[in-house]
Amino acid sequence: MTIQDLKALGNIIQDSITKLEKHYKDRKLDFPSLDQPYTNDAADALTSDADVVAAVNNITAASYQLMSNVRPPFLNILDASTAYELSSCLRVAEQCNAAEILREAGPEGAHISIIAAKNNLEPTKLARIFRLLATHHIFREVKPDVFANNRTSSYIDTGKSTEQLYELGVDKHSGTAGAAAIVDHFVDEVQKASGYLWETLISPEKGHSFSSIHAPVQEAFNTDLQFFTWIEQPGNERRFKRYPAAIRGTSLWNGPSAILKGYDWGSLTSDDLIVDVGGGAGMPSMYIARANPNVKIVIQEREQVAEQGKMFWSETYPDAFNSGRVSFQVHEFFEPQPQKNASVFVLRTILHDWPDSDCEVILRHLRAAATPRTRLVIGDYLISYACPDTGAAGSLAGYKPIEAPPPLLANLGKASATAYALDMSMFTNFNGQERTLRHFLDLTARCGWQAIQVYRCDDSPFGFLVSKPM
Ligand SMILES: C[S@@+](CC[C@H](N)C(=O)[O-])C[C@H]1O[C@@H](n2cnc3c(N)ncnc32)[C@H](O)[C@@H]1O
Repeated sequence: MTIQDLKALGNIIQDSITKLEKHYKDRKLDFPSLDQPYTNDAADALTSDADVVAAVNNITAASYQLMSNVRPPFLNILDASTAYELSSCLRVAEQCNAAEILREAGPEGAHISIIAAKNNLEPTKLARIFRLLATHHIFREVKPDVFANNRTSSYIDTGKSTEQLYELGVDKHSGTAGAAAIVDHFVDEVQKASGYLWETLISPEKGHSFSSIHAPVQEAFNTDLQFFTWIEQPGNERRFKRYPAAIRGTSLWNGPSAILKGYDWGSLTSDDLIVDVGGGAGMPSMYIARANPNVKIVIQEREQVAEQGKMFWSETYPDAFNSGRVSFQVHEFFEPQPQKNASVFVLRTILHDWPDSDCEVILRHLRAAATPRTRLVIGDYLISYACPDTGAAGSLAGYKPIEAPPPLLANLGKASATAYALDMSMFTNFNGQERTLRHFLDLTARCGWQAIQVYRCDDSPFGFLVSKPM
């Protein structure tokens, strides 16, 4: 890397900021400020516009690459080796309901002793935790020991009053979009399990195994149960209660309505049936149901999750649920598929939870229940190599490679990093994985599905693969 390369990265940043400026100026808006709480207003809505996403991705990739190039290697490696401190501190903030306390405190913020008192914690320890977060632009330290929300910290505000939150037995995440819940899921059981990655890799029994009970989570929690069974066990009540909300939170990672671009849902009529297999509490289905008020949807889930889902729908979209247009069906996807007349089977963030051999069972059951008209929509991250790769998808309709101007990494580096973190989380929890498009094409073809279209969401690594029966 020479000064010329540093300048090239700087130019990418400068050009992208100029594009953002024009985009926002044309609409008489300013880019959302990091210092202000998140508001979901017109300026924020514009951040999911494809041109804005592309500019933001370039800025993110170039600034991280620039930073990695100019800093001494020891500081780069030390930051990486202590990254868990950020997760642990974020866990404290989420558990303390800090985003809600600071919303009520307003822009002037609150002294750390107020957050400490509400949670019965030691204030000087807490101040250091919040200072680390503020140093990473999560919360602001507006005066010594006085903290306020910023755009990032307020994103995990559930919108509930602190009075509600400190009521006994209250479910913090009920009725929410799940941002705080997914943070809590990652910084709790996933982070703990991730600490056992190496021990699992070198285990004579587990290291070379692709069984779903040979993941770091079993090593960390000393259990032989698969994650979805383990989380339902006594002792995990809090985790299990929070899990459906955490899964709702996955709809936020590339714009909540991304699912709407994953298939031509508008082509479906009231005669059509969508079967959302392993649909969780049904957040993606809710976006489809709202955008297509005639289509019928069956959400299939494990019994306890289906019960949680029914509660979520009756609170959030009672019209669709009470009329029976949207319903839940208890179904294990490792059993034969009972719906024989589906127009579309949806598998969103399902296959990444499972090793290939288990995915094959799921896909074969769906293939056996498919009619010639049935389409399969798989929604998952589509992993790219960190170097150029010309053979990714052949001539598959809709395929567009990531555009990364040199000298950026071919996968846009930091701008795509969530996908690789999720890949590791799937490894950690399930011995599952995020897959490349080529991997998906091979996997689906082995199970009798022919891929016909891929949609990659607005330059995000998340995508939807549509297949028909072979
Ligand atoms: C990552 S979540 C995805 C939920 C939903 N598709 C979405 O995108 O929001 C995986 C879901 O698979 C469900 N699941 C796990 N094992 C299952 C099984 N054997 N049969 C049916 N559903 C299962 C879990 O309960 C969980 O809700």
